[in-house]
Amino acid sequence: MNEEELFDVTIIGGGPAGLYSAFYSGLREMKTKIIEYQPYLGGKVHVYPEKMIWDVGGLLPTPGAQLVDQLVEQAMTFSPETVMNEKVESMTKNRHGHFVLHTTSGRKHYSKTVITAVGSGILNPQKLDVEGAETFEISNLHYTIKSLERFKGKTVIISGGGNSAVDWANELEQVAEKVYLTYRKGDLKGHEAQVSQLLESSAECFFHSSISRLQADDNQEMIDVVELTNHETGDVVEVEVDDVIVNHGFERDAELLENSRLPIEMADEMFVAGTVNGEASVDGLYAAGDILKHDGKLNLIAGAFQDAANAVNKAKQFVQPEAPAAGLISSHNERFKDKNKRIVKQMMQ
Ligand SMILES: Cc1cc2nc3c(=O)[nH]c(=O)nc-3n(C[C@H](O)[C@H](O)[C@H](O)COP(=O)(O)OP(=O)(O)OC[C@H]3O[C@@H](n4cnc5c(N)ncnc54)[C@H](O)[C@@H]3O)c2cc1C
Repeated sequence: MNEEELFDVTIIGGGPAGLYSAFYSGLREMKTKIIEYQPYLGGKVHVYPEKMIWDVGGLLPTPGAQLVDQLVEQAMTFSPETVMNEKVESMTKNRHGHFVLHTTSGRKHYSKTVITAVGSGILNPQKLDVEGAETFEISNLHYTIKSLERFKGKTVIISGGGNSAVDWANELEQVAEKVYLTYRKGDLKGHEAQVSQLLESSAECFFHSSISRLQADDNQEMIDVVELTNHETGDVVEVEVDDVIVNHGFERDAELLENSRLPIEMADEMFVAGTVNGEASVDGLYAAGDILKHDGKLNLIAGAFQDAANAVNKAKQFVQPEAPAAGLISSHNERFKDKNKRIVKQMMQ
């Protein structure tokens, strides 16, 4: 691949907004690249893979993980160039007026337009600050719940007391053999109804307590016993477990927009202040999804899709001013002619 290759549009971020932008820019026949920091696409929907999503038009209740699969498949319809494990650190423009995206690997990406779809930035779970914890990440120390099934009949301890921790504890209580929860404070921070549900359930809570030590099994592969220390009394208890789930929130890295030497106007210091069409304050720069703020903003996946189509349409006209303002509806669009033939053929078989 030619490193100096110039793209019509480069999308930063592979969450719902970035993925739908990639699909739509393909529909608009733009040479497209998508860059994602994580080794997987899907954005923060990965935080809730088992949760049902009800509010995407035309989609019956669908688990987050399945929505990600479908978004990714749709995004790949027109085979955009996809770059994974790449963090865009800053953006500049070169003497040709093209964007240059600088990444942590040292690689540069060149593009006529950019759609920033970075959501809340790069999210990494706050790790458990206990000696040796990282060695168990490949066995039974988890920072997210990919499948409830995995914990069926197991004894599980959850560390954390926020919304998600309480929510997970309630869900696991239905499938696991036993659920413990440990929280460094005295009051759980979840929604009232969820907290009541948990406190009235069979789950056992240790308040003012944190995990102070992890004891491995004989093979040194899995956590066998978790030691909890009560910060008020100094008491130590040991709990035998099959799995440990840590939900201490996320570290958020949103340096990209701060680092970029371009006059990007921000709203509330965190969002790109854009128009309803996703235009930012720099020519050729657009935004879509959670990072964008405008008067008609809908902070839903459905809203991210609308932002994406608007941003792509504007980017298209930036690259090709004589192009129509919007793409042709898919049911009549020639771009799908051959693909439709194949699909109809399959349906007839
Ligand atoms: C627990 C929870 C439940 C939710 N439930 C629903 C629901 O039921 N219905 C609904 O409509 N919405 C729901 N949402 C909101 C929905 O997930 C978001 O609105 C949506 O994910 C926003 O998509 P996005 O693409 O804008 O951002 P994100 O999903 O945050 O994706 C941004 C992507 O950009 C990448 N990135 C960031 N910075 C860089 C960089 N510098 N370089 C390279 N890559 C970068 C990130 O790694 C990430 O993959 C929920 C959110 C949460 C947290």
